[in-house]
Amino acid sequence: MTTTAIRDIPEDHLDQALDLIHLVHHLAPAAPTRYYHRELLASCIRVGAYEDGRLVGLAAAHHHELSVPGGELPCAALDFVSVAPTHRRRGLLTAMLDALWPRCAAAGMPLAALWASQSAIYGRYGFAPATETDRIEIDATRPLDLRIAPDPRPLRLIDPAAAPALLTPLYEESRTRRAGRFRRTERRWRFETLRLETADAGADEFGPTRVVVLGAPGETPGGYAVYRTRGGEEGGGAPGAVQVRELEADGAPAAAALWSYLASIDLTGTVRAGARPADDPLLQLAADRDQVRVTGTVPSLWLRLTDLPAALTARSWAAPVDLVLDVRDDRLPTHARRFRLTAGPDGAACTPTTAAPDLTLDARDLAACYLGGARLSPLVRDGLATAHTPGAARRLDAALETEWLPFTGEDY
Ligand SMILES: CC(=O)SCCNC(=O)CCNC(=O)[C@H](O)C(C)(C)COP(=O)(O)OP(=O)(O)OC[C@H]1O[C@@H](n2cnc3c(N)ncnc32)[C@H](O)[C@@H]1OP(=O)(O)O
Repeated sequence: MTTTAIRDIPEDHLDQALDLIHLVHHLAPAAPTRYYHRELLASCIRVGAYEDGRLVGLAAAHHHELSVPGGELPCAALDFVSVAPTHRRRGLLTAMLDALWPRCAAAGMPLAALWASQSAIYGRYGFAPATETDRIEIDATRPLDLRIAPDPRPLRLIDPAAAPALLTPLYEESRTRRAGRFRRTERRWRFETLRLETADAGADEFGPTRVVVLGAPGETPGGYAVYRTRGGEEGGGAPGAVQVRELEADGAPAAAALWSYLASIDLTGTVRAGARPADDPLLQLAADRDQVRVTGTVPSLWLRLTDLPAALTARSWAAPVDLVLDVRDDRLPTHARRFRLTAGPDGAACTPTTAAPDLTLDARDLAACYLGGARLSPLVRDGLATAHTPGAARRLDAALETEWLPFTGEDY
């Protein structure tokens, strides 16, 4: 009889783990990408499902720092989740995640996050989308019509290899403004943001990564954009396009300068950005909303509170609130209980209690609201949460609110 055991994956099984990941995710990466995956996996917490000593499933978690309202928190970023096609739907994922949470807690990570391959999977494990991104398209066949004057500082294209050192301060600044963003190492800049090693060029019709910076050499940059371009069809066919991966600015005029630049690149007629914050200032700045259109909104980062009191007391609170929360959590028994949350601009306490609840809610819904990107009141209205005390959800919403919506870009 075959038996399946859930246990840590040792270093000398990394190649076996990579083979499983690439099989399950239909990948056959070139050597640099495989090496990069190996390096990432080596630094992860790794839980494997073994059948007769052979790896048939795995779940891994990176140790990342996620910006949360008022600061940042260690976060287990799930990745590489894979179950062999021969072993699916036997409960291996469930067993591996159950084994992962104590390991994440021991490593001091009160949050877990992931990009979901399929939205149907992760709600049952206490995850919910905590950030959303908009896809934006600009009609660049005419000059971009904005309601403010662009920042007049000069724009310059830089060597992408120089971008991490030059642009990290600006990116870090954006993390203090918006929750939901991960701290980036130089390696992540190179592989994920700039894709220097993984060579996008050739994989599609877009050219190599370009980086444009606002501000003269020696000045602190006022903003930057990471993008690629595709030329138009010959003989007057479809015009070319600009694909924006990331754009950060120190204010609206700087953003206006960068968007105007992108929309004015010759031989292109469209600017597309695949992941923008839902409250991107560009949407306010556009004088003509037919020229700047949101073409889609998708859930971005899925979040789970793996240590609920630690997570709630670590974020900042916009307004005073004192409520007893009756939390439903099918997977973490320590969370399936009542907590008294006393929070406000001066700090927060969250302790177990037996007092009567003001609000009954699912752990996943608390996760959805944690970064300030969603509200609980609609859930009460729609019967997914229960307010035992009138106005409890509205008070919690007011306390959770943030000035900027949370946002997660295209990478971890
Ligand atoms: C963070 C990331 O890495 S995202 C990448 C996730 N990985 C992939 O998509 C790779 C391809 N898929 C797989 O490897 C596997 O099918 C997994 C990991 C998605 C699921 O693993 P399994 O071991 O089959 O899941 P398990 O048997 O534990 O199922 C748990 C529950 O989720 C449900 N479920 C699992 N996968 C799916 C799915 N794709 N769609 C809908 N429901 C799903 C199961 O029906 C089951 O429901 P139940 O609890 O009501 O019975």
